[in-house]
Amino acid sequence: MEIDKAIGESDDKRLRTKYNNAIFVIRRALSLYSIEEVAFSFNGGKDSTVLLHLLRAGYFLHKKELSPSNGGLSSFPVRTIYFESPSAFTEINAFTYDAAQTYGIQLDIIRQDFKSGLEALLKANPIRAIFLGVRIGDPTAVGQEQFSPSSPGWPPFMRVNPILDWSYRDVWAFLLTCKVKYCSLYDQGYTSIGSIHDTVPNALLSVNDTSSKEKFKPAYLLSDGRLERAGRVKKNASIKNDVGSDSQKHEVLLASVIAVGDEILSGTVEDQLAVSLCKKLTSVGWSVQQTSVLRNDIDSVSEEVDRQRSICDMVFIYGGVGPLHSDVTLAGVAKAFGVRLAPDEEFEEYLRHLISEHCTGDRNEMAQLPEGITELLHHEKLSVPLIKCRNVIVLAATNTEELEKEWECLTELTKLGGSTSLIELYASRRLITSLTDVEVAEPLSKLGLEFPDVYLGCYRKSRQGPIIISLKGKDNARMDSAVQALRKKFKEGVFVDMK
Ligand SMILES: Cc1cc2nc3c(=O)[nH]c(=O)nc-3n(C[C@H](O)[C@H](O)[C@H](O)COP(=O)(O)O)c2cc1C
Ligand SMILES: Nc1ncnc2c1ncn2[C@@H]1O[C@H](COP(=O)(O)OP(=O)(O)OP(=O)(O)O)[C@@H](O)[C@H]1O
Ligand SMILES: [Mg+2]
Repeated sequence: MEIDKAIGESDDKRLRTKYNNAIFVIRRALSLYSIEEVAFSFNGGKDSTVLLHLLRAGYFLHKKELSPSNGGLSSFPVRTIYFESPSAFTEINAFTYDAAQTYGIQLDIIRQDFKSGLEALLKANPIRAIFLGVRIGDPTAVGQEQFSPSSPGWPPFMRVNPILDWSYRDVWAFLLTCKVKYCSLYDQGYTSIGSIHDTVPNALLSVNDTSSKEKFKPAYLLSDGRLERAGRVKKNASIKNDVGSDSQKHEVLLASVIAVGDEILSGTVEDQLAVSLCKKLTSVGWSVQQTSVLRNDIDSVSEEVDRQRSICDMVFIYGGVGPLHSDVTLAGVAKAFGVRLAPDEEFEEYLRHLISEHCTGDRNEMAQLPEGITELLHHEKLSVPLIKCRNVIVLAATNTEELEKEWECLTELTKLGGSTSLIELYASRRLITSLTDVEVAEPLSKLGLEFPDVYLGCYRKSRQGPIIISLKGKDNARMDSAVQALRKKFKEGVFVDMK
């Protein structure tokens, strides 16, 4: 069988492993269900094209085991369904029909929405399992396993996802190694295809050309598979910055700092990062609501992260990040968001560069990140990007020097703006006065009413020492007005600006 032969002869070990695992899943499904009870959901996209050939190979191997004398594959025996839509690209339609003809596929064309179409299909046929080309990273993959029952509210069937753990690069390695045809749009810069209304060529493949018509490189040249959906214009607009939206609620952004480590709780190691992080956050106008130290325990982490992420604009967590059994921070963050850890090819690539000689082949457990909610924040000064899961930043720093560097990068990324803008640089002022607290109490509370958009803090360093008033706000002009208003309430010169 040509597919099995091509992969067997390839020296791409990773691809061979992915192939063998997918074939295993297909053969399990073919053992569990009769051929009349399975269907293949095919739409001419690259992922379903991979699955088509895997199913051809899987069925061939399954049959061969049952009756070794059996010859080649003349027609494709799995019922194949295609939900044809008027908003599909003509190239996708043409490729789907072509492939059906080439491989002897009897296509069931369904012109209803997915749910109603499947209801009708299952009523008329004894189908119990449907093969899909869903992959981790697809928005619909969240929470799915290789065998996942259909969701509540959907007709009952098993979704079988043999290529769930395949990366973008695995898909192209397979299609190119097997030299099979794929839809022509992928050679024109399309990297993931939805409808004509929401899909354009991926701008990352654009070629600078002097002629008026923009040109694109083929999809297999996209180096960062994580960006395969960058050409999905409407549906996959970049995740909204949680800080941006939440900042409407508070005048000052709220942060929480979480350290994870049994060694801190036992007193073996002194945590210096919290102090340093609090200082840094305060210096850019954030208000740290809480610092906490947790055990290396998934539930402790998930409960605390869940609590803090809903109260604060941003949660900073460190410790417990790495390959050890006690490194459960990412698993805890995933649990807090109700998602699982999933392999992340891009992150794996970074780790490979970092620890290449210690990396053990096909799977790197360290490269698992919370599925569907993780954004990697790149900076040239960092060997591994920062991990952002919605409003939780996972810092890899283990000492203040590393923290310094990560912080610098984080704030630089901020200045770049755009979707990675994390920390709004807030204005802050500090005034020192030898007035007594009784003298300043009432005017200060009045000032608070006059300037609800400016945070007013008040403290002293020692019982007898002077009072320090700290003001924080978004708008420099408003801060100046607040300071002026405060000064007007007293004799000249009683407030001195602090550095
Ligand atoms: C065969 C098949 C089975 C599906 N089963 C489910 C399901 O069990 N639960 C669900 O929420 N969506 C299910 N869907 C819908 C997909 O998850 C998803 O909404 C659809 O593929 C998204 O396509 P879109 O990007 O064009 O909106 C199914 C789709 C197909 C084709
Ligand atoms: N219109 C459809 N008809 C049949 N199956 C579909 C349809 N749309 C999606 N599917 C199923 O869902 C899977 C996932 O779709 P998805 O769009 O993520 O991948 P793809 O279309 O194969 O490739 P690409 O990501 O390049 O668009 C498909 O592989 C296919 O099994
Ligand atoms: Mg598609």
